[in-house]
Amino acid sequence: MTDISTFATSQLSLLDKELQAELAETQLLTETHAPNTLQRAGLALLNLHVSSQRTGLGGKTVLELGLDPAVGGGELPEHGLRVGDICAVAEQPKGGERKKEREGMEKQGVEGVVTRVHKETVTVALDRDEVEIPNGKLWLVKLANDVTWKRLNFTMTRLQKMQPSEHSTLTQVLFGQSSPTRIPPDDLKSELKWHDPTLNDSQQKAIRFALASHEVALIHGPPGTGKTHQLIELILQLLDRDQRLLVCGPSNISVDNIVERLASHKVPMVRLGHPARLLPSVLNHSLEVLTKTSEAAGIVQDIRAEMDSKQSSIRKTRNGRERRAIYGEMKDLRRVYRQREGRVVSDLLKQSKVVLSTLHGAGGYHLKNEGFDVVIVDEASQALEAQCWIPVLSSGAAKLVLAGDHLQLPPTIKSLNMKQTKKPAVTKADVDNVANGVLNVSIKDETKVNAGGKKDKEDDVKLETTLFDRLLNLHGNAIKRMLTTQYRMHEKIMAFPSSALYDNKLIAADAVKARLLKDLPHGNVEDTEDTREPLVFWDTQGGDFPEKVEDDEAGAKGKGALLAESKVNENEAALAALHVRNLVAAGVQVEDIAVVTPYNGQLALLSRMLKERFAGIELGSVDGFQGREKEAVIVSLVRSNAEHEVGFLDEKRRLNGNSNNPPVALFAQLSIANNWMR
Ligand SMILES: Nc1ncnc2c1ncn2[C@@H]1O[C@H](COP(=O)(O)OP(=O)(O)OP(=O)(O)O)[C@@H](O)[C@H]1O
Repeated sequence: MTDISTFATSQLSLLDKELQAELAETQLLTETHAPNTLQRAGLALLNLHVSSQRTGLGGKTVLELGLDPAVGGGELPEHGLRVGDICAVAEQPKGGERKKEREGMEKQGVEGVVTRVHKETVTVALDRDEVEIPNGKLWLVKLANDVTWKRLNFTMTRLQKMQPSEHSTLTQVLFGQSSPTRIPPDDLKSELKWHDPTLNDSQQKAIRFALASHEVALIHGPPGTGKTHQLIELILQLLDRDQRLLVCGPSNISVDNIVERLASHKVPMVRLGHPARLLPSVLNHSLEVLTKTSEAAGIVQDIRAEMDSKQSSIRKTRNGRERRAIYGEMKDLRRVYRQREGRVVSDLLKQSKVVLSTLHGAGGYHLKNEGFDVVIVDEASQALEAQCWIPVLSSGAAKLVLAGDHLQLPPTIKSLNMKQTKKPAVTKADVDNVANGVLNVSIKDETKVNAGGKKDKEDDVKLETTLFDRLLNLHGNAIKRMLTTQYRMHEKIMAFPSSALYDNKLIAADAVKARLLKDLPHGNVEDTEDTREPLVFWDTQGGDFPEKVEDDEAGAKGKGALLAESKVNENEAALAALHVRNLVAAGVQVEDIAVVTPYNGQLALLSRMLKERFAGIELGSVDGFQGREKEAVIVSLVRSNAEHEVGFLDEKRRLNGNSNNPPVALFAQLSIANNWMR
């Protein structure tokens, strides 16, 4: 049993450390470098002017910024600003101004969020309402993003301050103060009318279990086992039972994935979140778009048009007094606008049986007085526990369903000092066993192993322990169902993750279990020794393939980090390139091939060797290779030294057929070049 307030207090202090680590990383550069240097590092844009100014959701001022015509206009220089980044817009310091004055200027600037990035413009929604945009040249600089942390902080503080009488049954179960309500065995056998009759047995069992559970259900979905696929059925089944649902994921893409799949079922749903961050295919369900297009939206349209015309007249007026008068009128209009928009938004939400947002977005004011019966979180193993508490607390729901895979990498923690050990987590015996078809590797303790390779102590709060992990430790397998049929990999590729991580429980679906490159449906791939094998190990053992240390400029760029040390293995890269050449010569399409490696130094080297020659090839780091599916994946593991040191590869979950969310899919062939497992 965990004391809730103590837990929240520990989380708050860990979250603060993490925030400090992030701030240190991004602020270091901004505070110590000139604007020009920041622009070169991709963190700032100079010589901007306002090309348009309008009103966005919430009556916010939205600025579109492009290069000042005085400097020739045209395309923006290369930059690293992305939608969702927090930035400051300020009058640009003149060349001769000293650093101190520049800092002053930066502080006078107004903060906002990047909402759109085009070749020639960047659009920013400003945080402050009554703000005068200077007429001179502007610059935009990326700031450390502490918004996420503020919301996490708010949520954990709320949990910390709750009186025991305020704890719902769900909260008590989530902390082991009550046991989950027992499910009568018959409830797990009831016949259901399936919307999707093709669901496999483990998927049907997981859905029955989630429906019958009273407080909490974990759905464990290894890579490609149709976790999201079966969540759609679960949502439809819950709707049949007249339940109201809040469905969340850690990233926008994880949420959009569900919206896209639900759309064909004509479910009354609303997707929260800024439209600029959503997939175009889900925009019809976006709250902001609906507030403009739904029937009820008429009452805000007129006022929005009036505000827009005032916004543009501000830009044309040079006279200070006139400008101030317009700002005054805008203030009144904004107030009325917000009242009306609030009514439209609340009506739209009331009509929706399913509301979808990121975990973070579930803490917005829109959901303040909405009640939900069930919260569903997809990709739950990619989220910090504190993030999962945002929808749990804001929804007041009595039931929580988490879908995830605790045997894939957890979210990255910057403040965590990763420990390196000499003993590889995967041994030569593991690999030989896989090769020989003897699959008996046991990982009983896996759920307790954190990214540092240490065991969790009971009640020892760690940021990297996800809610999924903690609940599994707390209540055991009784609250979990596992999906076992995977639809991605040849069975020989599946054999390693299945034996090393999933207790040999994975089954390859008929459609994929014998898929080979030579049989790819779209191509004329020849039958060669490179295309008829699903899994190839390239043994680079010996003195010809030494690893080397190199400065990792690619990894450091744009992050404000000091140049980090990374590793390369040149001969291994040459071997990987040779394999790519052979595959392409046999007729495999370049777009169907990915080369991944855990080290940024090796990634940079592989890019130099392959990118131009094989345009369309996918190159990525193991951790960052998110959501990709490829027919052929080549993994270059780099490490090769007499001491058998493998650094951060000492983590089984890093070698699992995936990285972060969602997993890398290995369809027809996996080739691994390295010797470190020996
Ligand atoms: N019962 C089924 N019958 C046939 N195909 C299925 C079934 N369930 C899932 N699939 C297919 O398997 C693939 C993986 O499904 P999905 O993307 O839902 O898996 P996931 O486990 O959520 O994926 P990830 O590993 O990316 O988290 C999809 O192409 C899906 O259509």
